[in-house]
Amino acid sequence: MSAEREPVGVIGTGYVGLVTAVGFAELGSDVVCVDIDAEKIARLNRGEIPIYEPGLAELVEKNRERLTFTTDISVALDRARLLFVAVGTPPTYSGDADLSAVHAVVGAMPASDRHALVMKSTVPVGTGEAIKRVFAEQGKSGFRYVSCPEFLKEGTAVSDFLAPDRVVVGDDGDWAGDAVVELYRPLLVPDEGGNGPGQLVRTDIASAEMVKLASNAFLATKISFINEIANVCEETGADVVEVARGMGLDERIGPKFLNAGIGFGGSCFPKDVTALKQLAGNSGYHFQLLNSVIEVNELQKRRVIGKLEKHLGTLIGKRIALLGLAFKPNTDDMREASSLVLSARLQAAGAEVTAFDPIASEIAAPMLRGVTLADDAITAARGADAVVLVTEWQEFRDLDLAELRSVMAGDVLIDGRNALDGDAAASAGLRYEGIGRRALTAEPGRPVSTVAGA
Ligand SMILES: NC(=O)C1=CN([C@@H]2O[C@H](COP(=O)(O)OP(=O)(O)OC[C@H]3O[C@@H](n4cnc5c(N)ncnc54)[C@H](O)[C@@H]3O)[C@@H](O)[C@H]2O)C=CC1
Ligand SMILES: O=C(O)[C@H]1O[C@H](OP(=O)(O)OP(=O)(O)OC[C@H]2O[C@@H](n3ccc(=O)[nH]c3=O)[C@H](O)[C@@H]2O)[C@H](O)[C@@H](O)[C@@H]1O
Repeated sequence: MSAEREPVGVIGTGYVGLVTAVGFAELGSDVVCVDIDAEKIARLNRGEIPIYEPGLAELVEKNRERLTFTTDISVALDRARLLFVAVGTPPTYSGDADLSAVHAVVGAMPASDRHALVMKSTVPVGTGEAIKRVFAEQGKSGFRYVSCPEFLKEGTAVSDFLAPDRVVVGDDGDWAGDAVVELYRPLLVPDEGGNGPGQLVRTDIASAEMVKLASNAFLATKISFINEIANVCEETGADVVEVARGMGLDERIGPKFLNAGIGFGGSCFPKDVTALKQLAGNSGYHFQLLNSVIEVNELQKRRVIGKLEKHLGTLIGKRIALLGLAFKPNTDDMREASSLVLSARLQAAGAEVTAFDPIASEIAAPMLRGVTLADDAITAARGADAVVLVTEWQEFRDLDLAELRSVMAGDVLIDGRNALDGDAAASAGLRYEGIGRRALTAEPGRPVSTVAGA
């Protein structure tokens, strides 16, 4: 299989770059991975994987022979026609995407009729057309351009890549778009000639760019929506978990991304929602809805403070333990994690903060000034007046709640992800409060499940 597969170049070996490279290697392509970070390339050449992502290290090891890691772009240009771009596009102070890394890659391309840039990085709509204009101005109009946005999620990145819901290819209908479709062929639905589950969406470049931004903005909107419903549930006695279950059974709504919590984080939702809002604004359209999505998310991260004050009174001198720091489980990514806002707000309110994360503690440490990091959940909770579940790692779901209660000074447990069993917590003597759910507390003589209010 490997002999017939198109070789691939991948520029940028972060999350998306590494997973893309390993995914194509798994499908049988030889892949040249290029990064300007020499230290990262040296680590990859030593067999070290610079990010925590389940399944990735095993797949890199398995496909070692097909993967080349280098800082030299000419190796990729020599061996591959298709150069997948997976460099970062972080937000700028204006909210626009910072395209400097993309521009650096474009500038490094030679005049060629044999190559194509395939954009995996998330970029504003219009970027592809702008790059094509740059190529034309530089006498490189033979260089082809394809938009091929990536939809993987951190924590399940490898399986998302290898079993995509859809593959979006935006191009000018030339050889490059055809070649990208052929690379993905094994992942496409059978009537597209392959075996995988993915639908192919082949379209123009601007529409492909917009599919990516609109998808992230829609998912973020769904989360902010359910978070607002949760907040109303708290005022009215409804339980948002039951509400989400009831809503999600409607096929038009669907059950996913209806988990209320303490706000969305990560490297993409906050950045891409803001970038789309900014893109709309730059084009003269005021995207009202996205302003609310962003604002609701900011407020949601802070609502935990109010819950803690309701139970503890002033937070001055109180000890609060945070379980989980990463923006979601199964990743060590701290970008825009709710824990960063929460720990800063708690300290500003006078609380002492301890924290534990199974994987992200080391990366988080420099970002969490004043926070005491513990080696495990129970040590973090020792002597705490309240514990807040911030990231729903499986090991926190499996915690012995009686043991947790026994080491705490107080009895308040705020479940920021609705991941724990409230009845079990109350039975263990904890005052349990989730997001958008009735608070539970074990009072003598009353069955826990019928107790409301705290
Ligand atoms: N992280 C995620 O889950 C997803 C990210 N995306 C998008 O993919 C893009 C990449 O995201 P991540 O992988 O998270 O970024 P990252 O920040 O983890 O990695 C980017 C890599 O590009 C390298 N780089 C920067 N400039 C370069 C250059 N001129 N030449 C070669 N390498 C260069 C950096 O050294 C770094 O290793 C972003 O646009 C992001 O929005 C899309 C879907 C999922
Ligand atoms: O463009 C990107 O980078 C990626 O962004 C998200 O993926 P990711 O950020 O890895 O993680 P998600 O699982 O989407 O979670 C994002 C945030 O939303 C929160 N979330 C998610 C789902 C939910 O129901 N409730 C909720 O609060 C999570 O806790 C997390 O903080 C998208 O899901 C991917 O499709 C997309 O490719």
